[in-house]
Amino acid sequence: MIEATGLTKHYGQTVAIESLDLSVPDGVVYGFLGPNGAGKTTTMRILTTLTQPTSGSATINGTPISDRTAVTRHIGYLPEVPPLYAELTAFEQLDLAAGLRDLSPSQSSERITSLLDRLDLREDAQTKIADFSRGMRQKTGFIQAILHDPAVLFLDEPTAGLDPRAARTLRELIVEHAASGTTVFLSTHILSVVEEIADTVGVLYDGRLVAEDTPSDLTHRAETGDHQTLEAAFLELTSEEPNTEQAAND
Ligand SMILES: Nc1ncnc2c1ncn2[C@@H]1O[C@H](COP(=O)(O)OP(=O)(O)OP(=O)(O)O)[C@@H](O)[C@H]1O
Repeated sequence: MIEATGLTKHYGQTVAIESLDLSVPDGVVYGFLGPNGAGKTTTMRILTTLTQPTSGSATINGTPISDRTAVTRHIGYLPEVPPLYAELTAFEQLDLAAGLRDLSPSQSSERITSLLDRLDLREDAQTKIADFSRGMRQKTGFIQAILHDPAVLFLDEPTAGLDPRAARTLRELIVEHAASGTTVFLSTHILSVVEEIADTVGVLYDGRLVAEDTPSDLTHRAETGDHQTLEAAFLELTSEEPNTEQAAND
């Protein structure tokens, strides 16, 4: 569903990502980890057609990312800052998004109401986004990303700012969508979320993919410390010390 070959992005002298290969099948939740500045957002911006790669290529559901209009039909994207109009109410915002996605008015109204309900926002449907808290904006941005049941869902820190109940509902919605065939590309620093819902984890370090495995197999790679944890594995894979896998890629 997501195929990338040799994706590279330079910003002047800065190498944001380097020769990135990805292959993510249907219905998989792919946890995309990496330290600050590793290149996660850059990768997602390329795959969602918002930024062009310096070199390399990728397809989403078989469509090349150079075909922006066609790719946009297949995807939903929740970036770090949800793209919302402050002057609209939550319902107006979501209705607008549904219209852009060609949902019929009856379909969209039902779906919006049910998702607002699920995320405990129904009573705030007529409140302006300007008056929303950070978490309420995040929920609205998430609903906007999944409204049209995209084939591929890109999520950048989706649980940021959410209370524990909302974060749980959001994880449940991600798992439900994956179970019905949506491929989820999930970037987060919250390792417990990845442990709970990701089928595969990719670890990006300095713009390169240094590991890709199931969360449990990755956890078992941790060599130091009293306990093998995903955190220990992550810290080892993203330390300044060379590791064998990275050295092999160099
Ligand atoms: N528009 C830009 N112009 C110049 N450099 C950029 C730009 N966007 C990203 N970069 C650089 O590319 C590198 C990767 O940044 P990116 O935002 O992709 O990292 P990230 O893994 O998403 O980080 P974080 O976890 O902090 O969100 C960084 O060195 C960053 O400074």
